[in-house]
Amino acid sequence: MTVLDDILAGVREDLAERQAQVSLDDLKLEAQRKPDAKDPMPVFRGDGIAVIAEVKRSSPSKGELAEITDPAALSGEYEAGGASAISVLTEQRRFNGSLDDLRAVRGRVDVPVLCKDFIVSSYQLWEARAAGADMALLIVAALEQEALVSLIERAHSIGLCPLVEVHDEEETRRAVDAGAQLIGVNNRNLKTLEVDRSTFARIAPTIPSNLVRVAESGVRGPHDVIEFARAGADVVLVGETLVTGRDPRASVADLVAAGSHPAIQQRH
Ligand SMILES: O=P(O)(O)OC[C@@H](O)[C@@H](O)c1c[nH]c2ccccc12
Repeated sequence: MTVLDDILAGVREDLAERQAQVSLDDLKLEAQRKPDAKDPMPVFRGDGIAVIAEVKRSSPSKGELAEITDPAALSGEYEAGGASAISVLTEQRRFNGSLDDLRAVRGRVDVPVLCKDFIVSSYQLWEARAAGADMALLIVAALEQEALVSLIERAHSIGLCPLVEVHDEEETRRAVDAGAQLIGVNNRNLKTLEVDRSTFARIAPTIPSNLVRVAESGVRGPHDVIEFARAGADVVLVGETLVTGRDPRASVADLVAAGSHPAIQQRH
């Protein structure tokens, strides 16, 4: 059993409990009362490398990274530093997150908010929208092709922008076939948790150039942003470096500054 399988088993158990408590109809009503979702794509396609800053307390590979008693305050710092979107890890067992964290962040920032979880059911997409998310992560390695196609369609119909995560060439083909517009290449293999920063550069050329490419995981600082930009990234997604650093606002600002350097060739 891989780490991913183990995480997914826990996610399914927790999901079944929530489904027993709140009906899909109630969730839909709650989602429909929310203001419309914000579309991150124009900013992602714009000048410079956009930064998605992540609220991440723990990870299966490193255990606790940061206490983060006030996720809203942290997200406010990220936004003030120039983050184009905020990612909130909502998985409970391994990442110590929650949809309450996402609601708190939504209440604080104006930029789009990504629900970062292991989504296996459209119920979770409705939960994300009901909590105020604008984007939702879909991990190709966690989904059969049919489920991937239908979750991408459902996300769009709910108003959520799906970030479709891949890790190798085959998953990338599946993501493109399924109609993904925003593809995240995770430099961390979710089956082994190993980070290999060359993953993005290997996979990026196989993503059609009209799609938006996100480099995920392992960004240590401005130098890595420049490297990923050179390899074709439009967006970087950063967690650990920001939550473990001393000044999240300044750290984001440094990454944003690196990503808007004129030496970086813009693709769009
Ligand atoms: O903390 P890092 O190395 O900066 O990585 C952030 C993000 O890419 C990572 O949290 C992540 C990417 N894809 C995921 C899927 C599930 C959980 C977590 C992730």
